[in-house]
Formats: sequence, structure tokens, C-alpha cells
Amino acid sequence: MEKTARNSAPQLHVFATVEEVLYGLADLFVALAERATAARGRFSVALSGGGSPKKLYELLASPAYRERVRWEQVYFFFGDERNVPATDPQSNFLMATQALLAPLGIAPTQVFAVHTSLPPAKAAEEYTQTITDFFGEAELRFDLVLLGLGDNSHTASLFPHTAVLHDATVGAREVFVPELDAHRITLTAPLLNLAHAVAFLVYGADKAAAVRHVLRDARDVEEFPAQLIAPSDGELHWFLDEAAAVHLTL
Ligand SMILES: O=C(O)[C@H](O)[C@@H](O)[C@H](O)[C@H](O)COP(=O)(O)O
Repeated sequence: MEKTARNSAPQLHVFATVEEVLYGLADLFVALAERATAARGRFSVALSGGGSPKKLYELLASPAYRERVRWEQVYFFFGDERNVPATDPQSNFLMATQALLAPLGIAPTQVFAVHTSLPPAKAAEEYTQTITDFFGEAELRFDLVLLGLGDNSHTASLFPHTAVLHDATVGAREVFVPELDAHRITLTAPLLNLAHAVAFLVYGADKAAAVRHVLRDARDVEEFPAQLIAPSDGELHWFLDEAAAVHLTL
């Protein structure tokens, strides 16, 4: 049973079980893909990394969902990446490939990975160009950005007390994917906030404090970077299980 709460910005979708959370977000994915392909002939999605989304990707690639999306029109990017080889277990690209892209037979031309074989600064510069080239003269707006939440309230690789939190360098045509440090590359909050839709997937009691910090505590983006995520002209969804949402009153 879903409990939803619409307030000024985030749409909260709280479910009793993780399975229901995953199905709820998978249904949104399908709906957004239909909307985007009808409007723009394609669906651009920035995938999140870490452990939480793996089950979502496996569900989308399962018989329950694989026929409900026109995958040949879906283009995959990464909200952040670790600076490791694409064969490294820490690679977000590897996780998405194993859980989603390979099972669906997604063509390599539809997948835009960070080239972590390059030095981080070069990889960031090149990925910036990759993103701007993809959108070309069209609006520089992902149709969907998927995000997770760390127990320290980071999202993507926007970590507390780091300079990238203040990187507001998204202009008409310039997008910076700054090197966070020698370990990661991340899309910046201003770029993520251009999306037509952003969806957080957060489950488990270990995330409950971070969820409260981000959604209920006073604004303090240095401490709670995920508070930076507020699409300027798009939807913001939080898909949560009850354990992660325990401190929220709906
Ligand atoms: O590359 C990453 O790890 C993600 O971009 C990161 O922001 C992740 O979403 C959170 O750290 C939550 O990770 P879990 O889902 O593993 O808890």
C-alpha cells in the first residue's frame, strides 16, 4: 500500500516493503519513458550507482518489465562513477551492465560511460563534452536522474564539505563534471536539477537518519548535500520503504 505526500517539492512514495518500492519506481520509469519518447523520441536517464539500485535494474530487465519499455530509444548515462577500471567490482558501469544493460542487450551506442581509463580531470572534461554533444541543440535536460542516498546524506558523489557542492557552473551550454577527488567523478547538482524528473531510491533503517536530515531538518547543504537536489522545472520523487521513512510524518 503506497502512502504519498505531495508538498511544495518532493513527492514521497512510501511503501511497506522494498519489493513494493522497487515496483513503484519501475512503474514510474515506464511512465517517464513513454512520456519522453512521445515528446522527444528518446529517453535519457542518468543511472545511480552503489548497491540500492541493483535490484531495480534487475527488475527492469525482468520479464515483468522488459517488454514495457522501448529500450532501443533509451540512452544511459551515469550520475557519478568511481575512478576504477570498468572491470572493477566498484564500477557503477559494471554493476549497471551486469544487472540491466547486458540482460536487455542494450547497444553500446546507447550507453555513455565515464572513461575511467583517462586521468580523472581528463575523464571529467571528456564526459562534460559527451553530455553536451548528446543534447546538442536540444535542451540540456535528462529525462530521468536516478539517485541514491548515503547514510551521511551524500548523493551521487556530492559529499559533505566538498568544493563540488558549490559548483554552479552549468550555463547555457557548459556543463562541468568536476573531478571530486582522485576517486570519483560526479555530475553537479545544477546539472542534475535540470532534469525533467529526479527519483531517489532509498530503503533500509540505516538510511532513516539521513532521510530525516535531508527532508525534514533545516537546510544545511554542507552537512546534507542531497538537499541540493531540487529540480528547477521538474519532478522530484522519493521512493522509500517504511524503515527509511520512519522519521517522516506523512
Ligand atoms: O556511486 C555511488 O555509490 C552512488 O552514486 C552513491 O551516491 C550511492 O547512491 C550512495 O552511496 C548510496 O549507496 P548504497 O545504495 O550502496 O547504500
